[in-house]
Amino acid sequence: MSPRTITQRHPELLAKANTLIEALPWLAEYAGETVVIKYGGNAMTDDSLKRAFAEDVVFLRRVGLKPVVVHGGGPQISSMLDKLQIASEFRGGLRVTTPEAMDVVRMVLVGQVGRELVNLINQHGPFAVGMSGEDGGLFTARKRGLVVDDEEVDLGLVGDVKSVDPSSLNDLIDAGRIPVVATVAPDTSGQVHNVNGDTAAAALAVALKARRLVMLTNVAGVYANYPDEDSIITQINTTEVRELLPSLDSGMIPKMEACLSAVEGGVASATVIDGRVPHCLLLEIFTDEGVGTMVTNEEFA
Ligand SMILES: Nc1ncnc2c1ncn2[C@@H]1O[C@H](COP(=O)(O)OP(=O)(O)O)[C@@H](O)[C@H]1O
Ligand SMILES: CC(=O)N[C@@H](CCC(=O)OP(=O)(O)O)C(=O)O
Repeated sequence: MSPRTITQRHPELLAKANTLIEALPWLAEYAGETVVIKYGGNAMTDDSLKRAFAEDVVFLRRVGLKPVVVHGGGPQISSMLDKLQIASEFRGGLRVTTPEAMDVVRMVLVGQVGRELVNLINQHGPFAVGMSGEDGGLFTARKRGLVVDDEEVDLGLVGDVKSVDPSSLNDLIDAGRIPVVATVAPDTSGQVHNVNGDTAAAALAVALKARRLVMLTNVAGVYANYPDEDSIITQINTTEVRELLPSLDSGMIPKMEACLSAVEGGVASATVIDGRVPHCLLLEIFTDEGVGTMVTNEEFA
């Protein structure tokens, strides 16, 4: 049988080859580049999705990119707070964090969510090393303020990233590891703060001069008029994001603010993608269409 006949009888073989070939220019484009991936707690609902995420991250590393994972865990923190009967509320998409809640945030992010991701990635080789903003002086936090309706809201131990010292994380990358970062961080006095995952991922992407920031969440992207499905935005520039911000609510506020600060800080693009789609990370990085909403500095025609 001639080779041509084989692909005629099995067209799926050709389709597979075409998928691999579609990745070729992207493999060249991103070789050696750092990509910061924010894995939101809302995208971690299903075990098979989590395994697919781990495979995608290892795939990136195997083909020569430098992936850095920053994870959230909002729903997981809320569920533990509920079990412990500790009340918590969100303001402007951020959790008001008492000292009692802070202990739970640290325990769940570092001890539970981070551990699980490290374990899943390391089923493919000894790549992942977990760290938090406390390790190696990675993040220094400062108390975050919030103004709602002209009134100052006290968010408690919620932090912003004051500075990033990426040296310990760069050591890991240079050794071929995949850092998996939990976003709790001390202020200059050592008091640990709860830093929103999106905020921390953006600050890290800027400090690492990452080529891309990709955020996995539980929606198809950003909607101009949420939840009207027809209003999904595929590309948006920073000016348009500023105009959109006042109309957003809940977790999309810190997410879009983070995309804005990443792109304005020099990251070429920040993309929000649907973490409910298996292998969404590979589809976003290595296919022509991509998935989700991409924020860039450029004007789109
Ligand atoms: N305009 C919008 N477009 C998309 N999602 C929005 C919008 N406004 C609010 N949201 C909400 O933002 C949520 C995503 O943020 P968040 O819950 O913090 O996710 P994650 O855990 O992935 O960080 C969505 O589930 C959706 O309910
Ligand atoms: C200050 C603040 O809100 N911190 C977040 C940290 C976790 C997080 O960001 O998780 P997601 O990415 O899953 O939303 C929280 O306590 O829920």
